Amino acid sequence: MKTLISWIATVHDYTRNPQNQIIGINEDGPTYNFHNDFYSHDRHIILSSKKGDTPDSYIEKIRTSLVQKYPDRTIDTRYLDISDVIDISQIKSKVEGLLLRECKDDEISIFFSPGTSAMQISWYLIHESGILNTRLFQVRPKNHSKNGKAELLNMHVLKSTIPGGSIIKEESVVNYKEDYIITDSLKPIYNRAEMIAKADQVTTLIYGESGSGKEHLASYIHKNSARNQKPFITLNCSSFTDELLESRLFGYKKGSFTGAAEDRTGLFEEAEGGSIFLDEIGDISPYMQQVLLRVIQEKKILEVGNIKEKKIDVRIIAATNKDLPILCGEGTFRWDLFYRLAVTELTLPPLRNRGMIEKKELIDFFIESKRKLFKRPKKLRLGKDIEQFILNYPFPGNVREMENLIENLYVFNNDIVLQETLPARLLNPTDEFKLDLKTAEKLHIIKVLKIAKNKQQASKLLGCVINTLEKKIKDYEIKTDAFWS
Ligand SMILES: Nc1ncnc2c1ncn2[C@@H]1O[C@H](COP(=O)(O)OP(=O)(O)OP(=O)(O)O)[C@@H](O)[C@H]1O
Repeated sequence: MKTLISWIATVHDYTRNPQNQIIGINEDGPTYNFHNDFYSHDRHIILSSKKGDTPDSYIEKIRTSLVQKYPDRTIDTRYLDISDVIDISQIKSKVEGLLLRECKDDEISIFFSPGTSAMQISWYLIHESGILNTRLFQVRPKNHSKNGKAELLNMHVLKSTIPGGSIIKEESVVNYKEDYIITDSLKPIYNRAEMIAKADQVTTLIYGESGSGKEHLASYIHKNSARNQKPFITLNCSSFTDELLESRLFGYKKGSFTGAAEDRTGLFEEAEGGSIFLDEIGDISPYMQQVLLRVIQEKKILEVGNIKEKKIDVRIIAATNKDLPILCGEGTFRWDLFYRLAVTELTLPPLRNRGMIEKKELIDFFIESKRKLFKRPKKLRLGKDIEQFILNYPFPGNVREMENLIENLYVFNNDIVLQETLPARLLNPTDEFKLDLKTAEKLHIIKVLKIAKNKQQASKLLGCVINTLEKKIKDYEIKTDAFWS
C-alpha cells in the first residue's frame, strides 16, 4: 500500500483573521496543494500533536473538506498526544511507533514540509534508521518555481550533514551497561532491538529456544526505550491456568473467587507506563488469546470481579520458542493476535548454531564472571581436553546451560578443571535431548572418534571414506585433539 503521511500545517493550512484566529481552510496551503497536484497514494494519514480525547475541529475540517473534494481518497487523522512539539525524541518515538503499528509493510511517502523543525528532524531520523520503507518529499510552491507550477521534490539528505544518528546512539550507550556479552551473531539483533526500543508502544515478538537470552533482549528493549524509568515486568505464561493467569495479569477484586481475600493489583497495572514481557506466549489458551487481543486493541483491562475497565499504557514484548505462524496455520493460535504481537520480530539463534569462536567467547566470559561471583582470586583453568568436551557439546539448554555448567565447575574445582567433575552428559552426549538429525550425526561421530584409535579406524567404523569423515569433522567443527594425543 502507498501511504502518504504528514503533519497538519497549523500556520499555513488555515486562513486567519487579523487577530490570528483561524477562520477557514487555506486551499493554497501545503496539505491542500499536495492533494491538488501530487497525490497518487492509497491513503493519507494526517498527524496532529494533540490528544485525541476530543477530536480537533480544525484538523477534522480539513479532512472533511478534502474528502468532499476527492471522495475516492482515504484520508485519516491520528492524534499523537505530544506534550512538547520540539522534543525530538518524543516525536520520533511516537511517530515511529505509529508507523510500525499501521504502515509496517507500506511504501511510505513522508511529506516533509508541514510541522515544527523538530518534527522535520524526526522525519529525517526515521527515514535514516532504515527500519521502514520511507521516502522524503517536499513541495516547491508555484511562486518559487521557474515554470510557475508547484514541484514535488524527492529529498536525498547526506548522512554526514546531520548528527542526529550519533545523538541517539549516545543516549542508549549511557543508558545501558550490564554484565552481558554481545557476541557477533547477537550484534545485528541487538542493533535492531535498539531501533525497536525507540518506537513507542510497538509490540515485539522474540523467537528463541529456552535459555537463548529472550528475557535479556526484552529487558534491553525496555532499558533503551523512553519507558526506562518505569517498571519492566516479566511473566512466564506457560506456568498458569487460565484463571490464575487472568488474575495475575489483570488483578482481582476481593471476594471475586474463593481465596480472593483482598483486592490485588494485576501485572499490567503494576507495569503502568513501562513494559511487560510475556514469555511462552505460544502456550496460552484460546480464551486467554482472545482476552489478550482485546487488551492490545482497546488498551484497557478488566480486573476479575470488576465491571469497570481500566485504561492502561503498557508496552508489550512477547516471546516464544514455538513457531507461531505454524500454530496459527494449525488453528491453535489466533492470526489476529499473532499480527498484533509481531509488529516487530526478533530471533535469537540457539547456542549450537553460534559457531566455535562465540562458544569460546562465552566460556571465557562466564569463567571470569563466575570467578567474581565465587570471589576466587584466580580464574578456573580448562585443559585442552576439557575445553574440547565443552565445545563439542550441543547445549540443548543454550546459554543458560553453559552458564550453569561453568558455575558447577567452580563448585567442584579449585584451579584446573578435572575431567571427573564434568557432568556425564558432556562426556557421553546421548540422545536424551530432542536433537535434530545433524546434531545426532555429530554426536555419533564424536562417540566413534572416542573409541577409535585414529581417523582411519573411525571412518571404517562409520562406514565412510576418510575424506567424508574429515569433511564432517570440519563442517561440524569437531575438535579432535582431545581424542588422540
Ligand atoms: N549473551 C549472553 N551473555 C551473558 N549471559 C547470557 C547471554 N545469553 C544468555 N545469558 C544468560 O543465560 C540465562 C538465560 O537467559 P534468558 O533468561 O534471557 O533466556 P530465555 O530465552 O528468556 O529463557 P526461557 O525462555 O527459558 O525463559 C540468563 O542467566 C542469562 O543471563
